[in-house]
Amino acid sequence: MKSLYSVAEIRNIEHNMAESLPAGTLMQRAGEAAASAARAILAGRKVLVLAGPGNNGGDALEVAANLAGADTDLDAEVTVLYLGGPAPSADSARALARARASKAVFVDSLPLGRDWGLIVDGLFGIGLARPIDGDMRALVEAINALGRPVLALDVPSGLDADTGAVIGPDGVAIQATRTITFIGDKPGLHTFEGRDYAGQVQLAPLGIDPGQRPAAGARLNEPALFARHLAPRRHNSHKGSFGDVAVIGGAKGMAGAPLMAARGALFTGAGRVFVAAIEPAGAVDFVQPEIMMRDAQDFDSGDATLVIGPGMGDSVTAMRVLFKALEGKAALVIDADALNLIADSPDLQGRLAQRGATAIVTPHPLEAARLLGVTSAVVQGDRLAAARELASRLNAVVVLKGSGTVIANAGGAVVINPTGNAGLATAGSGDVLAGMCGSLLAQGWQAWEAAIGAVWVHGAAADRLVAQGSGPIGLTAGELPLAARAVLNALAR
Ligand SMILES: NC(=O)C1=CN([C@@H]2O[C@H](COP(=O)(O)OP(=O)(O)OC[C@H]3O[C@@H](n4cnc5c(N)ncnc54)[C@H](O)[C@@H]3O)[C@@H](O)[C@H]2O)[C@@H](O)CC1
Ligand SMILES: [K+]
Repeated sequence: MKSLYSVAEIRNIEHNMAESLPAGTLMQRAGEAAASAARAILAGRKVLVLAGPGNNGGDALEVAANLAGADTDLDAEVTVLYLGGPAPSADSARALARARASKAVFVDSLPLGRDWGLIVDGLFGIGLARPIDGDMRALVEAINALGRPVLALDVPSGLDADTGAVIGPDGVAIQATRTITFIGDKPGLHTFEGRDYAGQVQLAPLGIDPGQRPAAGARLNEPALFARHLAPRRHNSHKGSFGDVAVIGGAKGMAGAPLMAARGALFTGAGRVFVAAIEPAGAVDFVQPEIMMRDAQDFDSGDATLVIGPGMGDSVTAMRVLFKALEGKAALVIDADALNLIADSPDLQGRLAQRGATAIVTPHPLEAARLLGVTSAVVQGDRLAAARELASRLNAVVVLKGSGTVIANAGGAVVINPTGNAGLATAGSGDVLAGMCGSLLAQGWQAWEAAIGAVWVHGAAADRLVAQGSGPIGLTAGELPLAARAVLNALAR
């Protein structure tokens, strides 16, 4: 299980471990682990180590001592820019003495030149309490402008390890190539701006085995979390074995959105797929004639799983079919315009919350903001908290889309999705995702697993397309269903 620990949880673990280990042990282990990570990505002889005033700086000094120690076999020139205060912690003071005794050269301003084979970022870790400003800000900007490989210790300096936001207002953060994070992995490295600032994330548990760590409040999505639904299909199957999905949406001029959702459902294995259009645009979809076209006004969806909202608009008919869907017992995916209608209606919010946790809602940050009555900046500022709050208010599984999609349920479980890429930032990709959620629900998956499974597969489909050269630039949502089919079948095998 890939646990993600909040700063408070990490502090708690540190506190408990400190009592059973000799002083300085964890910092030494952090320094050793980071030094070997540094060796692995070194792109030249010169190493610049940035060491800040706290224990993150202490880790950096340990790295310098390891890379430039008398007994090292590494032929590197290590320069340390130490920005410590007058009273370092005992651990940091010990690390400082070790680094000063090594071959590392100490400087007090950023040396000229840009030929660093590696820059080690130990300015700030999880103790950063306010935006980086003044000379430190100028230093961070200068480092980022160099464009050299950067190994961040624990967290890229300036990034909030809980939220993935750059600590602001008006803050800056180090742009890392790789982040080696200590004790436990952290949510902020995997969502919002964290993906871009952290680069590749590597965990160094520092000898603390999982049994010594309490359960974390969040985790990274992985197929093991939904694997129990991935059984191979029985030979004696028929289309009724895999459920019906009905996509309700498609106001005037928006006929494509429900079709994208329908294709997402079809290619991930739903038995039969309908589009019930608010404004019927045609009797058949000639690209995908398997999809059955209906008129939402008089459509009887029977037991079908409903995906409601893509391109649905806000007409009286839209409102009426949404009301009916919320009244019904069918499993439900609520997306796009249906979310905006619900945001405007406390009555519909109440009905959704009362129908039991069989609904999946799939807002992007602005839709989530409308539902919560805040701005999208507030949602993005703490995506985990926003998803948790929404799941609890709506009594539903919430899929908060964006870089590092966050999935939360009313019981407080939170998962961050690691698959996917910038190619998904294109019209229609959300419709495909909603259809995929509906498809897995229709095939009997529980709402939670349908949501995390669909999000994982959807992202992996985009990754597959990029690996084949079909993105991220110009990746179209229409390509996702076929790629998702390949990913899902590979998982099922
Ligand atoms: N405590 C432990 O047992 C361990 C801690 N470790 C390291 O220690 C880090 C946490 O250390 P700290 O709690 O000392 O915190 P940090 O080193 O992250 O930073 C705190 C220091 O920065 C100063 N500061 C905060 N915001 C500032 C700002 N905007 N401008 C200028 N100065 C600012 C504080 O006054 C304090 O001196 C972790 O991220 C990790 O790298 C590791 O060595 C593993 C073990
Ligand atoms: K750092």
